[in-house]
Amino acid sequence: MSGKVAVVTGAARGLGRAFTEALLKRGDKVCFCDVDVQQGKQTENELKKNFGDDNVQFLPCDVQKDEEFKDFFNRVIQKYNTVDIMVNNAGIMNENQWRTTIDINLTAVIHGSLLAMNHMKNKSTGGGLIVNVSSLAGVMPVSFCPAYTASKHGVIAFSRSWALQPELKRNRIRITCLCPSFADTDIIKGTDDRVHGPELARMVMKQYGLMVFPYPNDQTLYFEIVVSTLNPYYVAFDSENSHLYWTGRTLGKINRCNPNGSDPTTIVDVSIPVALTLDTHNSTQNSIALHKVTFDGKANQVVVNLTAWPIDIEIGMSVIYMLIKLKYYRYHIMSV
Ligand SMILES: NC(=O)C1=CN([C@@H]2O[C@H](COP(=O)(O)OP(=O)(O)OC[C@H]3O[C@@H](n4cnc5c(N)ncnc54)[C@H](O)[C@@H]3O)[C@@H](O)[C@H]2O)C=CC1
Ligand SMILES: CC/C=C\C[C@H](O)C(=O)/C=C/C=C/C=C\C=C\[C@@H](O)C/C=C\CCC(=O)O
Repeated sequence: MSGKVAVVTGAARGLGRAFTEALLKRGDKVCFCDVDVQQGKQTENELKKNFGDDNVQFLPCDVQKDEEFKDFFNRVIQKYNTVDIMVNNAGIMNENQWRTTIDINLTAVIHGSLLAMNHMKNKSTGGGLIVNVSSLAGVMPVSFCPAYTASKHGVIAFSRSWALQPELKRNRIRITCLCPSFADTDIIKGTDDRVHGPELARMVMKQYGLMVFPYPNDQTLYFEIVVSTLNPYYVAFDSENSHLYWTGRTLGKINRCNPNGSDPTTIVDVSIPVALTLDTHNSTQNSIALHKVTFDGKANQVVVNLTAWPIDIEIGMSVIYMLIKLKYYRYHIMSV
């Protein structure tokens, strides 16, 4: 699955940089952009040292500017001939500049997705993956940043709506959203005049917890899961079956029941909803049986045993969706 060509927007720092590193570690080539040229060049130098000059490139681009964004995307194709993975990550949070917030967080994500789709459906090898970075603010109201929240809801609505299009399935293009909650990046620094109610923002942040770099088990892990399931021969969309994947701080484990009766093997940690991935991947294979769900009263001791065999991580993750459906996650929120 590695050896793909990826584009990441807003990757001079923060989550975009972490996603870029996750892709480079997989063996992909990454071309990233940012409006902050100085930081972009510095990040490029650091990444080139670790991953090789030919594998990573920075190009300045303000995704808010249509022509610039288009030129950037075309330059990547000129250099690498193709784009297999498009990560629309660039974002800001500023309620005072609500129009700019919508422009960058939603309009540019729509633009980036369309640029990618247009290219992916026409390329000879066909197919690709679009990862749009939304937020937990994309699935729930957040009183201290309404415009930001609207932009992130829009990203999910746009992505899910496209996912329903048979055209995407036909062209083997998959579209997905990542929905983190709070990660320790510049976007949340100085949460003051950019939000309505900094006190509440700080309180909510404390309640939900802050993911800190290098995200060994959080964002990048999920990013890797999303990307590693990119399979040009197995792509389907059905929003009815859309998955909601939650990740973040570890809450418990999903265990695989071994057919020989030996102790279950842990395949993935179940986590509290510090972050969420909404995935439009087909779930027709995910008719697993929930064998047992036990709670011992501690937030980190949920055990979910699966009877299906063999199962892969995708199928395992659908259990988390069930937990959400069953509203167990409320329990988790209340217990932290
Ligand atoms: N850190 C967090 O708690 C969360 C972040 N997110 C989302 O993750 C994405 C990345 O954010 P972070 O890494 O946390 O923030 P960050 O502030 O560390 O990084 C954002 C990057 O985007 C760049 N950028 C901003 N406007 C741009 C534009 N017009 N064109 C090109 N680049 C631009 C910035 O220069 C910066 O390098 C955003 O979409 C954000 O909304 C979602 C949920 C939680
Ligand atoms: C202050 C920084 C804001 C957002 C930046 C970050 O990029 C992001 O996207 C994080 C979003 C996280 C949201 C997480 C949870 C939000 C929960 C709210 O619905 C809770 C709101 C009010 C609490 C009052 C209450 O109902 O208890």
